[in-house]
Formats: sequence, structure tokens, C-alpha cells
Amino acid sequence: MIKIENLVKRYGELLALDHLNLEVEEGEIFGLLGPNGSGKTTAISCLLALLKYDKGTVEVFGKTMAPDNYEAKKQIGVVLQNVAVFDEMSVRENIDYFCGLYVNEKEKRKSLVEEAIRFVGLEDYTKMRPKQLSGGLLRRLNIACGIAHQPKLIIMDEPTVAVDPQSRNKILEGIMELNQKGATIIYTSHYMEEVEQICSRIAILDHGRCIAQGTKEELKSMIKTGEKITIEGVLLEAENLAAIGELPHVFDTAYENQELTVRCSGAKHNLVRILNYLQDQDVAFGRVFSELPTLNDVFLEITGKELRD
Ligand SMILES: Nc1ncnc2c1ncn2[C@@H]1O[C@H](COP(=O)(O)OP(=O)(O)OP(=O)(O)O)[C@@H](O)[C@H]1O
Repeated sequence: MIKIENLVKRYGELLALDHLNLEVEEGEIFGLLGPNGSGKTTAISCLLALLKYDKGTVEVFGKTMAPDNYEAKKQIGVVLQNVAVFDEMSVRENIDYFCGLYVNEKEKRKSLVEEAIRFVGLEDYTKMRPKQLSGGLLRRLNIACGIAHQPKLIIMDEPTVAVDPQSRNKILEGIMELNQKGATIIYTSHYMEEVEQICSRIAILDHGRCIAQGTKEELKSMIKTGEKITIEGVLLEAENLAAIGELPHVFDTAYENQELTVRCSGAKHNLVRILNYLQDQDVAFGRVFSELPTLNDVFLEITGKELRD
């Protein structure tokens, strides 16, 4: 459905997209995950032909994307980071206005608008002006305006930034429902938990490059970390830390504020071996966690830095 090849975008000296390659298939919820400034919004803007790029090709629905490709644009719903609604119109009037850009027929539009209101859970707020809404409700209105015409492809750029947990859940559930009804979705975020929760495939961006792409299982199998063990409230000497680093399957240790983190390759009994060692050395410890790798671990192993801000 979407094919981006060797996309290069410069802002003056800054290389914002560095030969980006992405392919999105019909029916996917495709996640673009990357820290702030990694190029997600720039990639979306180039994809929508809102921004000129220096090199590369962008195909949407099998055709080159261009500013005047209205046939493609009609079938795309866009929810951008900045809320773009009219302050002087009510919630319902705003949704009706944006839906009306694509759907002329009054009766059909009416039912689409009601459907969108229900979908984002704004039934109790239809007469309010945007200024009267909380940040989370405003974001939901922004989403309703972008999707009311029921497009085939929906592009959402960080729709849950600075949103309360209730609205966030509503938004994430809504995205999954839209997908189940047949929409293909591109979802950008720097929240790895969200991307893990809803996306069928994920591209991880860093400095304008796609550093890894695949299902979450594929991404996690690319890295060495099979298990991350955390032990809180433990007092260790340098020699203890060195000894733990030498245990089988351990390839990285970190110790800070009496908290030990041990990264192991996937193997049985990693935790037992570490706890046995501490007990043998008469070292007391507090809470213990063993976690499977996260997308943050994928990012950390590939780039050497944390995905979190
Ligand atoms: N109009 C612009 N002029 C100059 N530099 C820009 C412009 N827009 C973005 N940049 C820079 O390009 C890089 C990529 O920015 P972009 O907004 O695409 O990243 P992002 O991953 O979407 O980040 P965020 O999550 O913060 O929106 C950043 O270094 C940013 O500062």
C-alpha cells in the first residue's frame, strides 16, 4: 500500500531523513517508533507530499505520491500532532466540516459524523467549543475530524502525547477498532509500550534512518538480550559485580543506587544462578524482577542509547 525508497530530506545542513526505506502492507497497524527528533514527522510529511524531499520515491496505493494526487488524498485520513480544529465551531460542527471535505451527501455525512462522535466517546460534548474541552478530549476531537470520512489509510502522528490515561486507552482501542474494520494504519510514537500493544509491524527510526523493521517478535529476536534481571536493594563490592559478569550467559551488568541490572542471553536458570551466587556470598537483596526484552532493549543494543527521554 505504501512504498518509501531511499528517501532523503535535508533541512539546510541537517539530514532529517537518511535514505529511509519503508513498506506498509494493506491491513497493518504499522508503527514508526523513534525518539524525539528521529524523523517520524518528517517521514509522514513527505509521505503525504506536504513536504518536498531531496531524493527518493514515495508510492501510495501503487502510484507516486504528489501534492495534487487527490485520488489518493481522498482515501487518507490524517491526524497530525498539532490539534487543527476551528475554535468558533462546536465539536459536532468541526467533525461535520472535516467530513464534508470528502463526503457531499448530507444523510451519509450525518451518519458518519455520529459514528465518529461515538467512536471517540465525545457524545456528551457535541455542543461544546474546542476551548471548553480538556487536552485529552481535544485530541479525541482531532482524531474524529481526521477519520470521520472512513478512509482506507489512516496516518496518526503521536496522537497520545500529553493525553490522560483514560483518553489514551480510548484512542488506542479506537485505533484497533478502525483497523479491524479494514483501515490500514500508520502510527508514530516514541512510547514503545503503545507501539508494542497495537502495532503488527514496527520500524525503529534513529537519526532519520530505519535501524530495524519487523514484528515485535522479529525485532526482539535480533538482539542478544533474552532476559533482563533486576535486583533491588543489594549492596555489592566490585569483585561481586565482576563475578556476576562472569556467570554463564551474562553479557552485561550495571549497578547503580543499590540496584543491579543483568542482561543475559535467553537460557534457563539465569535468575537462579545469580541468586545462588548472592546467597553463597551472604549478600542480602530486596525485590527481584526478571523481564523479557522490550523494544527499548532493541533500541539500546542497536544504538547504544535508551529510547526513553
Ligand atoms: N522545519 C524544520 N526546519 C529545520 N529542522 C527541522 C524542521 N522540522 C524538523 N526539523 C529537525 O529534523 C529532525 C527530525 O524532526 P522530526 O520532527 O521529523 O522528528 P520526530 O521524530 O517527529 O520528533 P518529534 O517526536 O519530536 O516530533 C529534528 O532534528 C528536527 O529538529
